[in-house]
Amino acid sequence: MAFECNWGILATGGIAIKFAKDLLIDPSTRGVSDIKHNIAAAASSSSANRAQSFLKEIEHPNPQACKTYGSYEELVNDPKVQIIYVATPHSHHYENTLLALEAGKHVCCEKPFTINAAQTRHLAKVAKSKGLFLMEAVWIRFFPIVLEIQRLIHKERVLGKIHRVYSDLSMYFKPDPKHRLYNPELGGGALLDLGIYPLTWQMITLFQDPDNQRIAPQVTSSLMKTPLTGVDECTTLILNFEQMHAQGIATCSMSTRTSRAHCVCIQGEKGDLTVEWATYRPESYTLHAKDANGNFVGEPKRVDVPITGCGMFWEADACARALRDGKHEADLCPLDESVLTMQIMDEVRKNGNFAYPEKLEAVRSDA
Ligand SMILES: NC(=O)C1=CN([C@@H]2O[C@H](COP(=O)(O)OP(=O)(O)OC[C@H]3O[C@@H](n4cnc5c(N)ncnc54)[C@H](OP(=O)(O)O)[C@@H]3O)[C@@H](O)[C@H]2O)C=CC1
Ligand SMILES: O=C1OC[C@@H](O)[C@H](O)[C@H]1O
Repeated sequence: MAFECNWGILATGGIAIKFAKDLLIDPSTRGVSDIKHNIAAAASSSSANRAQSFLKEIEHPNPQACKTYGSYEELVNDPKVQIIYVATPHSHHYENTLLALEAGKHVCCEKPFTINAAQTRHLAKVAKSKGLFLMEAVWIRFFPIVLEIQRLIHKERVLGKIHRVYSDLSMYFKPDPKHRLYNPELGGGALLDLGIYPLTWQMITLFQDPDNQRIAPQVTSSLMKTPLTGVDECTTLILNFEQMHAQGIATCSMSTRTSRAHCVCIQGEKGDLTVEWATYRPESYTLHAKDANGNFVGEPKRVDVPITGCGMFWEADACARALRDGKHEADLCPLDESVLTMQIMDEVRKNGNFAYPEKLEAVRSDA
């Protein structure tokens, strides 16, 4: 019998709608039969009416059976809800996740997990002490195409030794001090919102390369702030993985766009593997072999892996399976990698002299 996972959706904005719609897609359409998803409740901090409209927007098939709340506190105390999906702005992830964990709920929280690594460490500690599942919703880690690329480079070694990985997520956001990307009070800035994707590509290619032995990279970085609100607008990281003698370049910007030709390029001794746009939702990659002199040989081979739906259901499936199996972390998105990712972003912000308002950076006194 399929395991049914009862979700509570915390917040009703853009990504909550996409995630909830994906939960409602019949898992058999992606070849999954061991688990099912149910949206048991949804909450909006604005009003219960907003939560009701959310159910209409996502076309919930059985809205009468789904509770709607006008506060997050009510949601986390709903006995039917097993796991909370946190979909608020970055500034609120830490408090919202703590609220859910303290109410005894498992949590899948949108990226970036928190504002800084100390907050992520605290969440991991609370989840562990309560025996609860906790995961940062880094959805790309669960894409079949990403798992295929990892198998090719780490197991089959089609590129041989990897020398360098370039990754970029840049999107144009019209300057607007109220938009969550420009607003420091909401944890805005390119690095936390966009940069986490190219950084994740570095983690899943170079950090996880067997030759690296899970050793953290040396970080050099440059961060440029927008004069509008002072959050970072354009940020670049150079990551030296000394153990395997490879370099990563991860870059992000909210004032220009990534080239559509490729957003990730993994360069090895036997070839290059490029991933075409989008960095956060890849649907194709291209392999081009090299000879012993480093020259390209033959024709590049493109592989398309189209996605139906948004593609957030794979991370949701992983959460459901973890709950079914009594696991407290997802194998593909472990908490120590979330902590390391946050630590690297902390270092980049420190190098660039960029801090969020004190109340956003704070860690609870009991941490
Ligand atoms: N995985 C992915 O591909 C994506 C992930 N994200 C991540 O999802 C999160 C939310 O982003 P997104 O959905 O685009 O944001 P939105 O602004 O569209 O939605 C955020 C929601 O959070 C709630 N909220 C609570 N407090 C506040 C506040 N003070 N200001 C604004 N909203 C508040 C609101 O819901 P309510 O009123 O119902 O409480 C609001 O609708 C971010 O962490 C972002 O990084 C975003 C886009 C894509
Ligand atoms: O996660 C995200 O994916 C792509 C962007 O649209 C968005 O700003 C970001 O939050």
